[in-house]
Amino acid sequence: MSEAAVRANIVRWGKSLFDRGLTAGSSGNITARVDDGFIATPTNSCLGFLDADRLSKLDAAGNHISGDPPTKETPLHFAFYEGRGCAAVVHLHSTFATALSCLSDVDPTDALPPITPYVVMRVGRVPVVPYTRPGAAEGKRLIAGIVAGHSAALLENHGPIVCGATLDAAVFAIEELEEAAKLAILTRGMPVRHLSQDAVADLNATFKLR
Ligand SMILES: O=C(O)[C@@H](O)C(=O)COP(=O)(O)O
Ligand SMILES: [Zn+2]
Repeated sequence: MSEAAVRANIVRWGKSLFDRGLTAGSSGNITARVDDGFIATPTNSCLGFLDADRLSKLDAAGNHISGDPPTKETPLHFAFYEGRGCAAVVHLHSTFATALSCLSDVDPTDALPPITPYVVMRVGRVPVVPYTRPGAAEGKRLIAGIVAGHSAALLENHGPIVCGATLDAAVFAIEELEEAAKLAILTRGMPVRHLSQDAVADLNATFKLR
């Protein structure tokens, strides 16, 4: 995909996510790989009103080379790029996934037990990464510790972050994470039937995640 097409796709998905209430105000950020580096949403920008020409450009090492100053979460995004060789990363403050990230009794190694096949197919196991101040460099080390086995995480008391082989795949995955988090919250305290380990293994074998 050309850089112009990547920029246009970030603007298109940013507007779609914002218009559907999946992140509010100037929260959330998107980055995507291009041939000679990365395109990132600018810090303090609203995902609903991005300007393709003002998106931040970073070189392959993450240095800001043009456009507005990049999201302060660049280190988190780079933990995914470096650890998984993915092509895009999306972070949102979507309501239900963020609510899940605030619950003190979820399993930090598996915050979203397999409630439907699609979340297994699109997202996989979701750990909770301990709280750090947004933009803190320490967050990169914590994400780096989980990326080998995970393409998604909940930032504790903050929100979801997901990577994908394409920007479309990363968006689909973070949307599915939000839907599964909604189901998990809506059914909390109810006698939920989770998918069996055999069913999860079958899904993982049939629909390889990235
Ligand atoms: O929660 C935060 O402050 C950031 O994680 C965020 O969502 C928006 O930060 P910027 O991308 O730097 O605007
Ligand atoms: Zn955030």
